[in-house]
Amino acid sequence: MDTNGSFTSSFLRLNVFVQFFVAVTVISLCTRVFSGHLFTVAKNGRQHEIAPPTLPHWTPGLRHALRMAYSAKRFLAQSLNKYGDGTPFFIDAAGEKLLIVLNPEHVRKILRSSSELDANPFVHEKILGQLMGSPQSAIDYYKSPESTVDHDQMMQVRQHTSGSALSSLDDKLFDTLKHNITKSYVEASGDKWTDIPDLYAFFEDQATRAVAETLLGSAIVDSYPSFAEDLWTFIESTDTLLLGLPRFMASEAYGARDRLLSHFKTWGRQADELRKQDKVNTQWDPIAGSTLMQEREKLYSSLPGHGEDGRAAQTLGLLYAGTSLMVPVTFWFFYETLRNPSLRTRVYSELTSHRDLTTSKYDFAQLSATPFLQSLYAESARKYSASLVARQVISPVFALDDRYIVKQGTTVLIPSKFAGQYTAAWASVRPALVSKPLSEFWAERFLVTGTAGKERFSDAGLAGNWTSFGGGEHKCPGRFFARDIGIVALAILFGEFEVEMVDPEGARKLDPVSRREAFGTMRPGGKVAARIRRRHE
Ligand code: HEM
Repeated sequence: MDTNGSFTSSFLRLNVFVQFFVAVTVISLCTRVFSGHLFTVAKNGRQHEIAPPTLPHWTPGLRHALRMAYSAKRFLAQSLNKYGDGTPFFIDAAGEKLLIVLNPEHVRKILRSSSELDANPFVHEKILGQLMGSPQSAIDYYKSPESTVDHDQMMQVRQHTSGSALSSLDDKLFDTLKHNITKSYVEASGDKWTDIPDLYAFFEDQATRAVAETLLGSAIVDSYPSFAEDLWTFIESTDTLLLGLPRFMASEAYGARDRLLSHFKTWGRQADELRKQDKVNTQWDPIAGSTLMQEREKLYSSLPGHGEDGRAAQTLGLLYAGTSLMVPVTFWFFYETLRNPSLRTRVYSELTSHRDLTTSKYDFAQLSATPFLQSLYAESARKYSASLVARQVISPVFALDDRYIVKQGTTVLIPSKFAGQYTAAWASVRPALVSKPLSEFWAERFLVTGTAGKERFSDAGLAGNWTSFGGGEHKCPGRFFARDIGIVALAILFGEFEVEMVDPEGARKLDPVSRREAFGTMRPGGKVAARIRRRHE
């Protein structure tokens, strides 16, 4: 037996591994030290008109790509927890650089400078193309100089979700939600309680269906039982789809999207047929849906490069916009009230004082103008909407301030949840805003004392701090409908039904850890058990 020979070859093999390990360690350490040095120089140096610093990294070439691929939400939250002192910084996924901005002075300037920074390039390529699966011909049209559709569709959403159109949507949503909950949870049990094993799942399903039915009509929701489930599989796969992974690596996400798009195409065809026959109820139609969706279909069907694929991707886009943040924010708006007896009493009293005893109808226009409910809603959005507001620099160069400039083509992201917890900046707007820490839920945060000692809602001075609905020309056009969806949900779950938690104290342990993820759905970390019954009073 040649023991010497095998020992030598094992040693050499080991040695190669050791050499490789040492080389990788040295290269990583040097990369970290060098990139850390560049970061410090750009952050603390005295130069002007320079690019913001790029976060230090360990891996040459790939830079932050591996950590982003593993969990972009967590990586961004860790970066903000460590470096989020207001200095803008780049993260760099193998050359694809994203600028993260938290300082309210910068945020305000970015949101107001629509001729220098635009949301549309990101929306066209990433959101419509990559996420919604829009055909290239439609995207080419959006990008063409003759297209005004980005602006037109914003105006259309705004027009159909405000004023009298909003009141019709509110009433339809109220009837739909009440009918659906009665049918699924209350009808069979008479006056007795019905168990809800998972309150968030109950709410997600009911709110998604009711909003979809209000917007798109009842026929599509009735004929597609896994609709809400598919929509949420798709929403929760946002980062996977935005990374552009091939189908075999994200088959569940692509499968859910394919089914949704296919149903929206059938829906479009059926509604077209009704329109041809002049049989559509233009106020709200079980097949063609709300006036908003009817008008939207007309707008998109007349555009070049569209066809039914482009229209279906737009329908998916609107439904995504109307549910992905609305469901978690509305859930917490309701849930924070449910678990706090004094809030519950106050909400119930607001609801009953705006309810007509003869018709049993709520006045949602008056309820949504109530300072207390406005503040309660704004606080829910501040704490529980975790989105990234995106812009792309379209001018040759954009100055964030007299120190940092960014080049054309740079993608800028504003993390709304972290901006909503940046204490120093909130305190400088109005010290009373941080009388209770921003990490806590405080329903009265947005209330101020107005003339004659009257309570008033105020978000004055907070354009760069409270970015739950974005800002500037692209500010969420559906925000009034979003707020009213919340108030309708309160009217249903407190006014028409009674909901009780089984173990309120135990459920507190399931609250999400606020600064662990920078974006994505904020839901309880486990099942919150509850029960429901019809209210008798
Ligand atoms: C709590 C609920 C909601 C939140 C937190 C929210 C938040 C946002 C944010 C942050 C943006 C990007 C704004 C910007 O870039 O400045 C946005 C855009 C948009 N939202 Fe909402 N939204 C909500 C509900 C809704 C609803 C219910 C609808 C309509 C049914 C809607 C329709 C839209 C549309 C169409 C856009 C794209 C605007 C554009 O073309 O740039 N949203 N929303």
